[in-house]
Amino acid sequence: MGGPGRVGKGEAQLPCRFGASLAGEVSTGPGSDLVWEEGQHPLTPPLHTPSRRSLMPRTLDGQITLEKTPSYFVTREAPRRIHSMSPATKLIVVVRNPVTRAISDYAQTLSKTPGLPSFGALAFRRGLGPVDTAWSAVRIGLYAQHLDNWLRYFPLSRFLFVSGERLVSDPAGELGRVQDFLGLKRVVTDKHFYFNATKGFPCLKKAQGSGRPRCLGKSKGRPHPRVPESVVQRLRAFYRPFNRKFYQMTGQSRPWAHAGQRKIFTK
Ligand SMILES: Nc1ncnc2c1ncn2[C@@H]1O[C@H](COP(=O)(O)OS(=O)(=O)O)[C@@H](OP(=O)(O)O)[C@H]1O
Repeated sequence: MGGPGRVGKGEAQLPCRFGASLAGEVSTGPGSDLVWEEGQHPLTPPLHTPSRRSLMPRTLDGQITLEKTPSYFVTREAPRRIHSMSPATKLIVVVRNPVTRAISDYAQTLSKTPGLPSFGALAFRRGLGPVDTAWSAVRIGLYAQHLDNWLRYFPLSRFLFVSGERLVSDPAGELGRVQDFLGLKRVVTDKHFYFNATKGFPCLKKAQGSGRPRCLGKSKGRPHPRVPESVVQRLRAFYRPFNRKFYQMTGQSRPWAHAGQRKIFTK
């Protein structure tokens, strides 16, 4: 991408279920449709295109190209391919507490697959045994392992780690970091958001082009199923060493909130 002028953006279901999300000229990761789908930065029109460069429209001088694909962050060959396309790609990864992420992931699958076994039955082998790291909802939250793979190709300075939790509690603060990282003027600020208590999320006061408020869609902020506290605790203990390694690798000083469970629905 060559300088801060052109950037692509990817997700971390990411990393959003966000596990995580990435950004670069063409990029990666679990992470975030947050930024530009909701508050389109004047300099960053979102491009919902496949991640192949040939399919992307030309980026004009002064524009930034964003591409987001949550699964890139956890796809083994993604860093090599993206690096060979553009080593200057900037990568934005949205991470949240991996336990909450796993429950969010499960909630999404459950919404499409009624009758799914319980979260605990899937998270632990035979429902009781060791944590099942083959289950993608668990595996994606092993951020340190995925990041290791990326650091073989990109230096840490090419990454911005955005907090999924703070995107809810302080969207302007996180977006301020994103704008700085991309070399953009801080145009999106506090005054663009209000907190919608019913939704439990910040919304834009005015969506670009319409002048009307805009909140995230129905699939965001879905109620999470009730997961027994013992299951949450076991999973939290499982992730602890991986989280610690991730904090060390990224120099992150503020661990994510231990919001093992957010919204709960009961039958
Ligand atoms: N802008 C913004 N800010 C904060 N949090 C956000 C945002 N966009 C998505 N989310 C949360 O990310 C979780 C996954 O969202 P999605 O359903 O869009 O995931 S996916 O990309 O379709 O896989 C899901 O988490 P839960 O609601 O906790 O399940 C979304 O609410």
